[in-house]
Amino acid sequence: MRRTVDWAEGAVEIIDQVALPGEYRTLRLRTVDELVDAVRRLAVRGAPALGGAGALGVALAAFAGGDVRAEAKRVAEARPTAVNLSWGVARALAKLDDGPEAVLAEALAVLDEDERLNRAASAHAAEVVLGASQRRPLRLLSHCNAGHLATVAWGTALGVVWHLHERGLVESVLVDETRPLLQGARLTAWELAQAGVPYRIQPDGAAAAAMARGLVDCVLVGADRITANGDVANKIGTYGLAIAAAHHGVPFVVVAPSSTVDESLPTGADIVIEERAAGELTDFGGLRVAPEGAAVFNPAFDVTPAALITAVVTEHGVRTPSAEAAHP
Ligand SMILES: CSC[C@@H](O)[C@@H](O)C(=O)COP(=O)(O)O
Repeated sequence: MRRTVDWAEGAVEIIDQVALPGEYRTLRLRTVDELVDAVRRLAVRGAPALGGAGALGVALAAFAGGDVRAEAKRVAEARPTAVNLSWGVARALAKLDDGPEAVLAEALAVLDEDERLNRAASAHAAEVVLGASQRRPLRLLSHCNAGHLATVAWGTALGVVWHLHERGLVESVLVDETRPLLQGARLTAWELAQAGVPYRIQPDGAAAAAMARGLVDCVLVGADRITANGDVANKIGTYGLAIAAAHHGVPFVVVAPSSTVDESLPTGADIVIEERAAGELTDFGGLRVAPEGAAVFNPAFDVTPAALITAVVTEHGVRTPSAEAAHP
């Protein structure tokens, strides 16, 4: 599959994730305005993919001239929770004094690294999963989309599935549909189907019941920001999954490249959680489903405390929170 985000003929080229699974198409983003809009609409989404998009956004701004730092700030602030976005922007911006070509070269280096680090992180995590559950082949549970589409290439939590599937060790994946924007039902299911991995989509509310019935050997999720003490921000619903997994003794493994780790924040309480538009809940498929004037609580992410997580795995292996962060 092509990269989720790339540079082509002076523009940022993305796989349009709003159109999937109905249509597989690419979009060319030629201005910072177009890039910021694509990030906000989730045409490009998932923390590592946002890191690549952020870095390339700075390249767009650098070639356009003008106030590149102000433009970079707009890109970095397009969505607040995934630290990879501002991390990618900062990486590319650090080369500004060397000119636009140097900015672009750094952005392309971010893209190249992404697949390598995701492959390494998910290979480490595959060993963690095999050690945490004795059953073969494994029945895994996935939330949101942490696959190829959420990264520049390969994926994080789904990257683990690819490694295990290559070895014939995956029986099936239960795919949380992931309300309200259905990244699981639309994107994860599409990726699993392409790879020939057996899967079933379930409503998010069925996850605890599936664990109670003994249908899940391990929960695998990605991350949008991991704080120094090991707390993890990820798609809304992840925290509830972790509580259910702890209750049922099901291993709960988080996989991410180290660019998702934010050592500057001591705990998850410091993470800014994006709140999204009411229409994502009041309307479904273009149809109004809630009463006119209904009030809405629509956080896009939640924070899972470190204590509920079996392992946070990066390209360096299982991450141990620093002693200082664990005992402030
Ligand atoms: C490897 S992706 C990890 C996370 O970014 C993913 O699980 C997630 O929560 C994405 O949220 P989204 O709102 O679709 O950008």
